[in-house]
Amino acid sequence: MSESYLLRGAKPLGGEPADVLVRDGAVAAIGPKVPAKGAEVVDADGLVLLPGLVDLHTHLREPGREDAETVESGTVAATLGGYTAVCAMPNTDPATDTAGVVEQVYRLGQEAGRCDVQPIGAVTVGRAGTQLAELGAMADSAAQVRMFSDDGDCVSDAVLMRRALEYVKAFDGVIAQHAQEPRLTEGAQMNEGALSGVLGLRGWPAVAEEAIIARDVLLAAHVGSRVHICHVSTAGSVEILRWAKSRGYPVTAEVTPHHLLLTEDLVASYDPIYKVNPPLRSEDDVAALRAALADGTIDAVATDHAPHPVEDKECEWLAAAMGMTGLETALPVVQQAMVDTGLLDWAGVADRMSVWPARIGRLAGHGHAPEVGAPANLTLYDPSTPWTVDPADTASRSRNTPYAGRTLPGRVVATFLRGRATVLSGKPQ
Ligand SMILES: NC(=O)N[C@@H](CC(=O)O)C(=O)O
Repeated sequence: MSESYLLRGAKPLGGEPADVLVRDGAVAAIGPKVPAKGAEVVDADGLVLLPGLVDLHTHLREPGREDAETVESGTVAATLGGYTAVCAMPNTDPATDTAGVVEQVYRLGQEAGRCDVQPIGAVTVGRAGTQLAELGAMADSAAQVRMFSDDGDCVSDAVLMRRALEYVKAFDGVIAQHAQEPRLTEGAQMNEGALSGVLGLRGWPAVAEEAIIARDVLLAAHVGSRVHICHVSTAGSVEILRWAKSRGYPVTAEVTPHHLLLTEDLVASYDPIYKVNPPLRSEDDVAALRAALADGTIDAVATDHAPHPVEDKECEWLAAAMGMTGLETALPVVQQAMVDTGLLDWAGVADRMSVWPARIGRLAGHGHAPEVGAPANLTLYDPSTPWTVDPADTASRSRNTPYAGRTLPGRVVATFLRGRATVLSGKPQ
């Protein structure tokens, strides 16, 4: 018999509290006093009901770095964060640059069965930036790849970028660009500015991101094909995106939770937990990113969950890997940065963490408002029970969270994937 749940007193977006019946994988009823009729009752009083979250940018590390994360461990972390679908980045070993490897990742996701894993294909062979990967074969594979990226590295060759955009147009694909001009960022360690000078760490200038975004929105418009900008981090990038969107260019963009909350001054500790690509920026950048997410210039929040084992993070700054975990903390960080500041309401959060990412990634079955007949991909979130982050208390194989010891304002209570509970009472099922 399939699972069935009655979410009693859940607060749907913008509406009055109601009961939501989940049965046979779909939302079966919404309204006051819906009878349970054998369904397991979940007390949802005071909880926000969101469409299951969709992450456009997750590093699951499998194949190749199973010491840092596996599809199994990463997807448990995802469900605890309220996600029902994640897009897996291709900087694995080997890279996901063939139909065979994307199908392997896709199948691992299905076997784990926790949330949908949509592999992102590499743009270039081995992510080496010299030769286009077999994009068409990945699109035609069982994984039906629609998003391609060399994330971790930029597709810096303008001709390759143009060809990739031309190629994916045929099957409604999108190139997700890690915007980082490589020559301008050789050996870069942190945001370039007064502080990098004081700390003696080589700077990662804002212009290295902005120059690539400017080039790529122009290329996308020229080719008439979709580009998506990964982890936007500067106020200047926001200005370029705003301009491109005002002209109707086919561009979308994401921002990470950490770039919405944290600033470069944390680097003064020389604690590599704050080492990330792109780097943490200034307060002005954070304010611009928040405003851009609020007004839709930036479409989505994406975690860039980048797990690394202890030996790669608990070492001196220069030797440390770049990246932070983020799946389990994304929603409360967005609450703190965007909702508690009055910049977004919960419907706005649902758009930016579920509806729009699902659209950008072409993820059928995800990003639906909870309504009768829709697939029951749902998240129940408690926005008023603060908790203190303990890095040991994570489903991820890695503990490199930048929020250790911080108090976040709320927590995911339950997650449902096609009507099946993957998290209940805050615990994996
Ligand atoms: N975002 C990060 O800081 N790290 C990413 C890749 C990258 O360097 O972008 C990772 O895979 O670890």
